[in-house]
Amino acid sequence: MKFDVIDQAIVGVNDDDKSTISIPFDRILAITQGLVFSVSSEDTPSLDVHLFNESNLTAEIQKFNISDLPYYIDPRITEVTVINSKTAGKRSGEQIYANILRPLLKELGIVHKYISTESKSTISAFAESLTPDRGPHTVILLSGDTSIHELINSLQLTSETRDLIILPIPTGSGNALMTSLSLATPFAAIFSLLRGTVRPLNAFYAAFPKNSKEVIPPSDEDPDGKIATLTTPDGNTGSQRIFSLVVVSWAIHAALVGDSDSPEYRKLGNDRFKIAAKVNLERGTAWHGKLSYLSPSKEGGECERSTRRVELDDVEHSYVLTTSISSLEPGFKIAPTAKPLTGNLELVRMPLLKGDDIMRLLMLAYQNGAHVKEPEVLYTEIDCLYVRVDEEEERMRRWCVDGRIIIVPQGSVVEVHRGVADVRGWRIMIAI
Ligand SMILES: Nc1ncnc2c1ncn2[C@@H]1O[C@H](COP(=O)(O)OP(=O)(O)OP(=O)(O)O)[C@@H](O)[C@H]1O
Repeated sequence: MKFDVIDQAIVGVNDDDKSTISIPFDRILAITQGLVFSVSSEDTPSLDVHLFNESNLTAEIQKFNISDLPYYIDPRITEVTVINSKTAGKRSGEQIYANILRPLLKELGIVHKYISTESKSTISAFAESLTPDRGPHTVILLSGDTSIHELINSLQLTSETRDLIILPIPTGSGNALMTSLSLATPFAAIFSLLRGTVRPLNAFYAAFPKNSKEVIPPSDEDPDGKIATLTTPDGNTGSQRIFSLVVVSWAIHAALVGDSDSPEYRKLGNDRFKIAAKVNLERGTAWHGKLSYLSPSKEGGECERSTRRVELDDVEHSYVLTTSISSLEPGFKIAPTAKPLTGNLELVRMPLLKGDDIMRLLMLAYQNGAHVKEPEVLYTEIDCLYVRVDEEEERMRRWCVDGRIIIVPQGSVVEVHRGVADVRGWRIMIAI
C-alpha cells in the first residue's frame, strides 16, 4: 500500500477493497519493521497495525521510525515484566494491556511476564523477588504513584549496584509523577515506551527515627486498619528511609491526608477530603518544631555545610512540604520551579496562619504557583530538611510520604534529603 502524508496524517488506499485509511500523527505509536503501529481512538483504544513501505518515510514521519527496539525492552538484553495494578484509578489497566500493550509487545516480539495484582502486597512481593543475580529487568507498570512508590520501597538492599528500569503507564487516580513529566495519559506513556530516553529517577527520601510507626489504612482484610511499627528494608536498628516520588510533608498537609484515610472519614465517601480540610483549617493550631534546612551546594561538596545551614527562629508551623515535582494534581502547582528527575528538592513552608489565609495561599497554587511569591510562604530549593517534632499529641506528629502516614516519636528529628542516585543499591531508571 502506498501512503502519503496529508494534514498531519498518514493516508493510504487499501489495495484490496480500495477503502481509505487515515492515521493521524497523534495516534501513531511507532513505525518499525515495515509496520505502522497506531491507537484506534483514545476513548476505546485498541492497537491498529498496517503494513508500511519504509521507503515512504518522509521527513515529517521519520520521527516515528524506530529501526531497532530500544535496549530497555529488547528481550535479548532485559527481562520484561508488565504489572497491572488492578485497583488503580478507574481500573483501566486491564483493558489497556489487553487492547494495546499485549498486541504491541507480541507484534514486536517482546516476550514478557504479566502480573495482575491480586492484593495490596503483590507489587511489594514482586520487588522483593528482584534479587541482584537476576540480571537486567524492565518493569512496565500500569498504575498510579502509590504502586511505583511500593515497587521502589520494597527493593531489598544490594551491595552491588544494579539497574532497574521502570516504564510507568499512568492509570491511577493521581498520577502526579507522570503528570509532572508531561506524560499524563496512557497513550503518551506508551508512545514513549518505544521511543523514550532513559533517565535516572533520583528519588528523594525521608529518614524517620527509630520507633516510628506507620498507619496501615483499612482494607478488605482489615476493615479497621491499624498502627504498626514502621519497617523498611533498612531494618530496625537506625533511621528508616522511605523513598519518595511525590511528597514528604508534615503539619496540615499530612493531617489532611491522614484524616481522610482514617476509618471514620472513609465512611463519608468522596466528601472526606473536603471535610478533613475544613476541620483542619478551622482548628487554627500550630504544629511545633525546630526546623532547619541545608541550602543547595553549588559545588556539590559537603565542606561548607555549616554556612549553608539555615535555622528558622519561628517554631510554629502550619504547612511544611517537600517535593521534587511541580504539581501534586493537575493545575495545583505547589512547587512551580521544581525539576523532576534532577534530584532537586523544594521546600514549601507556612508559619501559623488562620485557616482562611492558608486556604487563600493554597488557592494561589492553582494560579500557576503564585503562592510562592507571597511573603508568608517560604519557598526554596534545599539539599536537606531537618525537623525536630515537639508535639505531645500523636496526630500532630504525623508525616505523609506519598500518601503513607508515619507517626514519629515526640522530640525526634525527621530528615528529608534531596534525590539520590540509587535506592538501596538499585539505580532506578525511567524511560520517558
Ligand atoms: N487486587 C488488589 N487488592 C488490594 N489492593 C490492591 C490490589 N491491586 C493493587 N492494589 C493496591 O492499590 C493501590 C493502587 O495504587 P495506585 O497508585 O496504582 O493507584 P491510585 O491510588 O488510584 O493512584 P495514585 O496513587 O496516583 O493516586 C496500591 O497500593 C496497590 O498495591
